[in-house]
Amino acid sequence: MSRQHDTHTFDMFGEAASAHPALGSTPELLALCERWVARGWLRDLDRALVRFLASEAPDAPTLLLLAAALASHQLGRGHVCLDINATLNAPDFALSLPPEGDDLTDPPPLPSDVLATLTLSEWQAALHHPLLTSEGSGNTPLVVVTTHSASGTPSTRLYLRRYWQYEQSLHQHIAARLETTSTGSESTGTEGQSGRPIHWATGDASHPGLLPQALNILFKQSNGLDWQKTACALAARSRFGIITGGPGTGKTTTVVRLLALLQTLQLAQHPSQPLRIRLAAPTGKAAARLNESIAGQVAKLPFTDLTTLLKEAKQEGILWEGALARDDSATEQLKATIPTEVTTLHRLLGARPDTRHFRHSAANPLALDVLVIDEASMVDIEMMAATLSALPAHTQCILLGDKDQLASVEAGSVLGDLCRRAEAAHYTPATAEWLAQATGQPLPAEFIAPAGQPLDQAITMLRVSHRFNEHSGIGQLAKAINQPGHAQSEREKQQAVTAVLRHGYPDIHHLVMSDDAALDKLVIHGSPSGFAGNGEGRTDHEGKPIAPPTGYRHYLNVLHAQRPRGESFEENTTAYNTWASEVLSAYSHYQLLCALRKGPWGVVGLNQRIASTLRREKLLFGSDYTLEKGWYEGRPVLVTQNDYGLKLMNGDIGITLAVPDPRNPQQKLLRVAFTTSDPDKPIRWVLPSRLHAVETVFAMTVHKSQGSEFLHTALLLPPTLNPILTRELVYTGITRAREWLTVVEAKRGVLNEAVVREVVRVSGI
Ligand SMILES: Nc1ncnc2c1ncn2[C@@H]1O[C@H](COP(=O)(O)OP(=O)(O)OP(=O)(O)O)[C@@H](O)[C@H]1O
Repeated sequence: MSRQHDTHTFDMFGEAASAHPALGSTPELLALCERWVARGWLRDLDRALVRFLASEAPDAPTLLLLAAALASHQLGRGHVCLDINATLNAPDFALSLPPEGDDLTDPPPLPSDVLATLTLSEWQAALHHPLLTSEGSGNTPLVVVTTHSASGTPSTRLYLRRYWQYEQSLHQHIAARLETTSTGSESTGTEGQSGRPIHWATGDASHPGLLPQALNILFKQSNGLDWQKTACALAARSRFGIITGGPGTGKTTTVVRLLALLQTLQLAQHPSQPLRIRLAAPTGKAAARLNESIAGQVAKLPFTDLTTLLKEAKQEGILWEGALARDDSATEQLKATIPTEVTTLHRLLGARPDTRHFRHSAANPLALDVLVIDEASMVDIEMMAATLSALPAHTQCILLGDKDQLASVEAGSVLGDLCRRAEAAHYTPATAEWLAQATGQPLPAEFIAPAGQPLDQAITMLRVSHRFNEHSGIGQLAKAINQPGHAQSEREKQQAVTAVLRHGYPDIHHLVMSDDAALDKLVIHGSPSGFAGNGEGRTDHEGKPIAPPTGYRHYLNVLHAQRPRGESFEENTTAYNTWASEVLSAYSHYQLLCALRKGPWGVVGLNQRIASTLRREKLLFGSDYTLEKGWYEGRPVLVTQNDYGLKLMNGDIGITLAVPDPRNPQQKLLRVAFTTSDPDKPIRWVLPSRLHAVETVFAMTVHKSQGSEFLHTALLLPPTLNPILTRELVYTGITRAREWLTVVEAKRGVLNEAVVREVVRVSGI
C-alpha cells in the first residue's frame, strides 16, 4: 500500500495551494497514467515504468513517479531526458501534449493542470529517493543532474540511467580523442595499431610534415577562405572531427580528399601498411547515396601529384629510406587504398538479433584506423555511444552531416548538440596560427576566440554550397530559413523567406492550396505550370538539360509504357530488370513530403487519397483482391526496418510490379522491385508477403526522407500549427529537392509560423 503524500504546495506568498488530486497517491497517479495511455498521450511503456518504480519503492513521491513517466515519454519524442525547469514553465508545450491529431473532446487532465500549483523547488526536492535516484553513483534506475547557470539558477534534468550512461560515454570518448589532438608543438604522437603517430599527418616541431604541400595539391588556390581546406586540415590532426554543412557544401568531396591525404602520409611512412578505413551511414538509403557519390569523387583525386610529392620528399631527404619502397606503382597503390564501399552502422558494429548489443564493443573493438560516418545528424545517442565505444583509442573518427537537419528519430540530437557553436567557429589563437601554417590561409578575426573549447577546434562548418548558387531558389530559401535566430528578428526571417518565395526563382513554386483539385493536380502532374516556362529548358551547372518537374504520373506512365512483352519472367529477367530500373528511376523524380503522420494532412490519410486519385485517373489498377490485400501494381513502398535476410534497409523504396507467374505465365504475380548496388543483379524482386515492415509512400514524412533526395520535392504543410512543424523540419524537407521544389501551404502563413520555431531537444551534451 503506498503512502499518501502531501497534496499541498505553497505559492510564492507562502499560501497553501492544493496540488492536483492525481498527485495525491500512487494509485491516483497510476489512474491518471491509465487515462493518458488510453488516450494515446503516454505509451504503455511509460506507465509500466511508473508501476515498476512504485513496486520497487512504495514510498516514492508521486512527483518523482510522474517525472519518471514524463522522462520516459520524452524519450519517445527524442529527448534524452526530462528538463524539469522547461516542463514546469510550459508543461503542455514541453511535453507536446495533447499530441498531434487529438480532437480534444472530453480530454483527461492536461499536464499543465496537474502541475499548475507546483513550484520548481518542490519538484526538485521530490526527485531524491535512495532507491530510485542518484546523481550517477550506484545503480539507481533514474539519475538526477542539477547544474547552475551563471546567475546561480539551478536547472534539473531527470534521466533514465541508460541514457545518462550514453551521454557520459559520449562525453568521455570525445574528450579522450580530443586530448590527443596534435597542436603542432608535440614532439611525439601516440602510436596507433598502424604504427602511425597522429602528428605525422600534421607535422610537429621536429618534422615539417607534408601537410601544407599535400593540402595545396588537393585544394587549388581559391579566392576567399577555403573552408574545405580548413576542414581537411583540422580533421587530419585530430582523432575526432566533425565536418558540417548544408546540402552541396562539399562534405563528401572534402572527406574523400582527407582520406587521400591521410593515406598518402601513411604510405609514405609505412608503404605496406595502408590505413584501414571504413565509411558508414546510419541507414541503408544514406549508405547507398554516399556509395553513389563517393566513387565519382575518388576518381577525381590527384593521385599522380600526391605520389610525386612523396617522391620529391624522399629525394630531398624529408622521408627516410624505405618510404615508398615500391614507388613505381605508388599511384596505383594509393588509389587502391581509398575505399568506395559504404556500410550501415548496424552492419559495421555487427547487429545481433533480439539484442541491442553489438558484436563489436569496447571489449571487442573494430579493427580500424579511420572511420567516417556520413549523415551523422540521423545517428541517435545510443548508436553514437555504441560506435565510439567500439573504436580503438588510436582510430580517427570523422562525422559528416548537416547540423541544421532534423535530428534522429530515436532519442538524441548528437550532431546538432556538438555543433551548437560551429557557426562562429571559436578557434583559439593557437589553432588559428596552426591553420594559417597548414593551409596558408589566415583566419578572419570573427572566427577566433581565446576561450575556444577543445571540441570547437575539431569542428569545421562548410559555408558555400556548390550545388545551389545564388540563382537557385532552393539554395536561397534554405539560407533564409537557416539564418541563426540571433542574427535577425523573427519578423526579419519571415520577410526574408517571403522575399525568396516571391522573387520568381525558376526552381521554386509556392502554392497555397485552394481546393482538392489543386492537390490532385500536384500529385498527378507535379503542377509544372507553377514554374517559369513550365519548367522547360533549364540546364544544370555543367550545361546538361534538367528534366522538367513531374508528379506521380511520370513513373506510372513508364510502368505502363515500358512493360516487357516476354511471357516468362525467368527467360526475360534482363528485360524485367531494365523495366523495373526505369520505373524506380522515374519514381525518384518526384516525392510528396509532409510533416504529419495522422489526420487528413498526414501520410496515412494522404496515401489513401492519392491512391484513389491515381486510380480515378486510370494510372493505377488492381483487382478487388489485390486492393483488398493492400497490394496493387504501382504501389510504392518504403521499408521501415532493416531486414538483413532480404538485404533491405530502412529507407529503401520499392515499387510493386506485376510479372508473369512462373507456375502459370498467363497469370500475373505481384513482386516488389528494389534497386541493388550489384551490377549483375540490379533488381531485387521480393514477394509482398515477405515484406513485414513497409508502408505506402506516395506521401512520406519529412523525418523518413532524411538521407534521400528527389528531383522534384513537394513539401506539404498542414493548415494548423503543430509542435512538429519547425524550422528544422521545413529546412530538411526543402533540402531534399535536387532541382525542383514546390512548397504547399494548406493555409497561407503556416510556413512563416514554422520557420521561426526551432526544435530544442533536451540533453546534457
Ligand atoms: N570546391 C568545390 N568547387 C567546385 N565544385 C565543388 C567543390 N566542392 C564540391 N563541389 C561539387 O559540388 C557538388 C556537391 O558536393 P558534395 O557531394 O561533396 O557535397 P555534400 O555536402 O556532400 O552534399 P550532400 O548534400 O549531398 O551531402 C558535387 O558536384 C561536387 O563535385
